[in-house]
Amino acid sequence: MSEEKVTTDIITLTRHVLDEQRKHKEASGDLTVLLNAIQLGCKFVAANVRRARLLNLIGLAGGTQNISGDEQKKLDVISNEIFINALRSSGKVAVMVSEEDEEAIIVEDGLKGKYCVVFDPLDGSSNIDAGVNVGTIFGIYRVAEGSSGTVKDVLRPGNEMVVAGYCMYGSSANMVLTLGNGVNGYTLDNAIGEFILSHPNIKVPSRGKIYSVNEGNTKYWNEACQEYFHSLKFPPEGKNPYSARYIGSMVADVHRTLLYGGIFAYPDDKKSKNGKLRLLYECSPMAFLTEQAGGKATTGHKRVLDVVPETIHSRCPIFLGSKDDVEDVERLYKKYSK
Ligand SMILES: O=P(O)(O)OC[C@H]1O[C@](O)(COP(=O)(O)O)[C@@H](O)[C@@H]1O
Ligand SMILES: [Mg+2]
Ligand SMILES: [Mg+2]
Repeated sequence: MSEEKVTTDIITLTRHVLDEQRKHKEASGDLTVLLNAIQLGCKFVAANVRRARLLNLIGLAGGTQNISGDEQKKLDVISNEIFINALRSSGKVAVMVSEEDEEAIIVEDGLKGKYCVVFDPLDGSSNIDAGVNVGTIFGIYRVAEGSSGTVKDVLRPGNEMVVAGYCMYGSSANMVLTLGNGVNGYTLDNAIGEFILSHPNIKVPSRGKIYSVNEGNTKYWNEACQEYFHSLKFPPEGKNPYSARYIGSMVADVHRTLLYGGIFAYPDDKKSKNGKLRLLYECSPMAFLTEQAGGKATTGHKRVLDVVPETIHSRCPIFLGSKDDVEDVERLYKKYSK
């Protein structure tokens, strides 16, 4: 019988980040500590999501809404508290912006660090009762030179983010991360409680075969969207139509798009002129990841990473994924804006 070789050397997320840190002599190690706090938050939320039914964490928090008007779920509130506590106690954060808090949270002196973290603690939470994949999305900015850490430090475009990532809580917990030099994916090994490098150097294919959009909004779409999605379903003779996949959890829809290619969209429409998704903690981090994986992210008119947030909860239209697919959308927006 052949003996299976036991693995004795694994690349964990922490080891990977430390390797990166060593490449930059000036690095203080603060980002490594901050990313450890984020990892802890993700492991903690993953455990709660997995046991949600058994711990009676399913359902609404009790009539509360967040600033965007979404009914808060118990797990939205718990996940938010988990991240705020983990981030604050890291001592590396000056400002936090969460989907679940109306105002930016300014960390008190003594615990204040030089980073700002914007996050959606539980994305796709309306799916939670049905056991569908949910996730956490986050982006990190450095506090501007000379600033003591105010809300202004996060009212910046995604092209100034230094780190972006998400953790998807599904059949396993998957962390996908960029430090600005490519994208890597890590899978949580529950046996040892560590994220292990499982998807090195993720690259989104230049063209895909899948589109992902809420087609229930078709009647509100502008002409560019109408023509674009129609063209995917009714391609010219000899070409195959695209397949439709829409989970309704941005993290899960984007994860599939990064791995398989194609396009994910939440466009502007006659009902919502900026779409639904929030710029700071949904669109910008996902656009950063997509570009780092070789894909593109546009509002239709401009690069998502160049959009400056007016407020911390501003919304932004988005089309992201395979470069060639996104460029088809850009061409149609140009055609109809003439
Ligand atoms: O139900 P809709 O309108 O298609 O919206 C789905 C979108 O809303 C979101 O659920 C919003 O996220 P939250 O659950 O964090 O509010 C995205 O994850 C998803 O892409
Ligand atoms: Mg969300
Ligand atoms: Mg959310």
